[in-house]
Amino acid sequence: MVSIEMLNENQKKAVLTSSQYVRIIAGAGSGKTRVLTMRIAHLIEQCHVWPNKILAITFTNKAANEMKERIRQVLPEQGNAVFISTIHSLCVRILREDIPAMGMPRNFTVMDADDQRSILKEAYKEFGLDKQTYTFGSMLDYIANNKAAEISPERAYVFAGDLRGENDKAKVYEYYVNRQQAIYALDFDDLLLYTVRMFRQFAEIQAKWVQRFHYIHVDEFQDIDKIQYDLIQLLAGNDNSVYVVGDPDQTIYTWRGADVNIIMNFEKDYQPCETIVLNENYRSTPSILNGANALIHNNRNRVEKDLFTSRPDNGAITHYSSAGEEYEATWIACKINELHKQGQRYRDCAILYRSNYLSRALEKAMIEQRIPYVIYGGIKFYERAEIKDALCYLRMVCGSDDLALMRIINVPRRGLGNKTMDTIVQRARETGKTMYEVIRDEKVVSGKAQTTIENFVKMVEKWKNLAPSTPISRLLEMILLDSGYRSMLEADKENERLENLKELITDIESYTINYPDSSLEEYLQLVSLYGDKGAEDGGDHVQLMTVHAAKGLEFDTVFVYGMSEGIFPNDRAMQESQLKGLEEERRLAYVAFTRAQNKLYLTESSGFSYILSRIKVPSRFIKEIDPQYIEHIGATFDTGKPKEIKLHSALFEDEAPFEERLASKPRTKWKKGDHVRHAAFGEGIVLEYSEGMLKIAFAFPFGVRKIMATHPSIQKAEEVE
Ligand SMILES: Nc1ncnc2c1ncn2[C@@H]1O[C@H](COP(=O)(O)OP(=O)(O)OP(=O)(O)O)[C@@H](O)[C@H]1O
Ligand SMILES: [Mg+2]
Repeated sequence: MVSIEMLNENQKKAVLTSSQYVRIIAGAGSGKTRVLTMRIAHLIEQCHVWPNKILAITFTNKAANEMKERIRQVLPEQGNAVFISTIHSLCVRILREDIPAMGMPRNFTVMDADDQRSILKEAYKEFGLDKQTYTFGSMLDYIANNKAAEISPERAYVFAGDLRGENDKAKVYEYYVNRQQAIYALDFDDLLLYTVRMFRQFAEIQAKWVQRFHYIHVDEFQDIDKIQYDLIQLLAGNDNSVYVVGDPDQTIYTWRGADVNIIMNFEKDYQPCETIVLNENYRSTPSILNGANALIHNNRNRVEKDLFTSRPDNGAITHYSSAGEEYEATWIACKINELHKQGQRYRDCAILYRSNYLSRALEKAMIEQRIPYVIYGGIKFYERAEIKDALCYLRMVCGSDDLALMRIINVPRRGLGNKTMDTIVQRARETGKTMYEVIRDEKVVSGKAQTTIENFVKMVEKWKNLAPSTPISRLLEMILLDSGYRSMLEADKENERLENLKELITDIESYTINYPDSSLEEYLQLVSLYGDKGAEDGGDHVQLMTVHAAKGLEFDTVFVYGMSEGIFPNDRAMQESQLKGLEEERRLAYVAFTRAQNKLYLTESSGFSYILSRIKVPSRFIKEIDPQYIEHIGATFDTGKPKEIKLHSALFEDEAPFEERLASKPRTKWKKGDHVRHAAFGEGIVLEYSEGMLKIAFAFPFGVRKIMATHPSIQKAEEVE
């Protein structure tokens, strides 16, 4: 058990302080969360504070659970009475008690993103609006901004004046708010807004809650936004203690309104405020810590503060550069296997990445290497709705099983109702046929529904006929196009889902390259194994998560995957403001690096990225680490400017339908010695060409491969500078 004697002087001071207002500013791994937790235990044990007078606000549910666990370890009984939660759960708690004052029932619903979208869909339909003009994302921002600025729909109309676009937006806003009221639903923003507004309007309710918690603690205070701060101020009243901890270098939510000035100016709002700085890092080895410090030094907009560590070193940070994305993930999996054989638990390894779609290659590598894994705060790649849909469409081409048919027959909406579906199921039962056979062979219903069914069958039959002569990736592209699935996502501006589908196509491509003789059936069989049973929390699993989700956590060994320019730092994050965006990305990298206790691996790969539409180069963040703290292994990497490569396969570009493209595509003439470029394996040289197959030598580690000459992933090297 951790006792106060084990803390350093400043940490002790931070635990024992009797100041009413305390601010702890310190870098990653310096014990902020530990100090905050011990301070709570100290209040209960030594100062005899009632546990239920203590509030601790954490950033994520996972962090809240960990803190509860830590306090329970010290104080098994009393620990449970401390109120530890995220700020949103705290609001729900408050509103469940007092929201009737605001004219809402206690059993109000908390809406999630899907609920919000379905209200917008209704509104767009009602007003005949176009999702192309007003994306759901921009509309939700508009609504959130109005709400935050306390602009009612009536006033939004006034602001809109005669501008048609603005007027439309105000109409949707009004519709959204009315619907919410009709169904008693609050979205995430409302939770905070309602609580703050309620406290301001009803002094007696505020006074009650000020009385409820005498000691308020906030972890990760650097990522607080204005309204959250308002709430904390309202809860603090004049007499309560406010204890905040944070690290300005780890502010990673400014895109969502977080304001680092709040922690910087805290001392002005709460006087007299005791500020304690912790400067010893207990988490990481010197190489990891110094590497992370070197990185964050490149941010101009920061307050200088450096950490030291007394821990022994454990070798440099390792940068592994691979020639292809698949191999990058496989390398990580093999490394983890190697560590596991040496006695390392899987759960002590974490793989972090910048964006959700990146988990695909990693998950595949984990499965292939039989490594148990769990994804935090996200859905496993092969379990995401669009991936399941796409695979079910492919299953329609193969076996047309009932489950696949049920899943996709109305996605996108084709207007087939329950009654029609029931009839089909009924007929299938009677005849012993599959549902698809029923609709293919019989006229099950009549009128419009029957026409829809016939068109659907015609489409599936076309795919079935083309399947034997078409590469699977091309078949899927065609399916997404013909079925209207792709346009459905495009209309809804579902960029993340589109990205995931592109990833699936990349997956299929690399599968067909690795197994040129394999069939669609075999591919589907393989991926059906991927839709793995959900991993239990607490078991021995490798932990996969985005960097954002890893905030505050620590792991023995950390892999940061996808350290390529454009991916991390992320191109899109830098679009609005180059410098601000880049500095936030760098803070995010600082968070990622400082999660590691003993070993940090940074990986990236060259080759063409469909998402970026260019050849990848290593992230600048790798180069910003002082050479003495990092070793480079794997393929030699080119640091020159990205080259644009024209590929024959132009996934998702607006092109003629596939058949036309195939017919008009000029045949490339191949001969021994030709230089080629491959989407995953990089550059290579043709060794042999016969009967439509190329034998190509690629750079290490790919070696010699046989590939169909017409395969979309290869092209003769004809670069466009
Ligand atoms: N005095 C100490 N002696 C030994 N270990 C310590 C000490 N202080 C903290 N630690 C350990 O160092 C690690 C980092 O601590 P903690 O998670 O509290 O840091 P933090 O400042 O909250 O980091 P972050 O900024 O990432 O949230 C933990 O494993 C913690 O138990
Ligand atoms: Mg912490």
